[in-house]
Amino acid sequence: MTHLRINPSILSADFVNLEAELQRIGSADAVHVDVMDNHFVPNLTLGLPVVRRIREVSPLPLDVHLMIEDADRWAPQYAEAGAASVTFHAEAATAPVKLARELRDAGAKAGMALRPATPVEPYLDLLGELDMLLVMTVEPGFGGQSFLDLTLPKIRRAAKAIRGADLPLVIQVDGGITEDTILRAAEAGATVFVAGSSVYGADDAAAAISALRTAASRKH
Ligand SMILES: O=C(CO)[C@H](O)[C@H](O)COP(=O)(O)O
Ligand SMILES: [Fe+2]
Repeated sequence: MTHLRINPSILSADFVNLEAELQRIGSADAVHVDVMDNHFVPNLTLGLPVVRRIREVSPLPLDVHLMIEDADRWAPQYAEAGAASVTFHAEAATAPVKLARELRDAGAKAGMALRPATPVEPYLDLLGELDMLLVMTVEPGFGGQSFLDLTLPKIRRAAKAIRGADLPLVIQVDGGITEDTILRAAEAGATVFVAGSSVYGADDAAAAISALRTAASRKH
């Protein structure tokens, strides 16, 4: 049975009480940290100093999602800061293979993300360099958006290519993941699920995480 992972996104957490907000999601698999630079996406969140501090206090490993330009320059520093995985956007990296190798050399899992409109086909040859492919299921930049069903065929095509080449990388989905949408993403081939508003918007985050696990595993 495939191990399904739930990574809550602190984008929907209370940024003034991050330490307490991290304690609320202790039953999750990792904490998803959205880094935005107001250039690659029209929003600004946090950067290296805050990620370093989150790493010090978080009971969970850090799954860092970089929505920043010039990923080649910045991403390795997040790996050196102790992130368990660092995901850069394909649209923001000029040398993705070199970058993935640098991330792995620095001790992190290497992830590459695709915007909803970015096809996976140009990147099939480099999937072997990655530990994770992130298929964005909303336009990156903001939490609380609706899941885009138009991304499902891309998830299926990526999953088929991964199976066909017998590669170990996993598919992560991010954006609009709720109890209603998670099964569609799981059936298409995703095994790692980022959920911001559906976890942090709930009164009981642990119950929300558990409900997502149950909904995703109906398929298995
Ligand atoms: O990368 C992101 C946005 O760019 C966030 O991780 C994502 O939107 C999570 O929020 P929600 O689950 O509320 O959609
Ligand atoms: Fe994200």
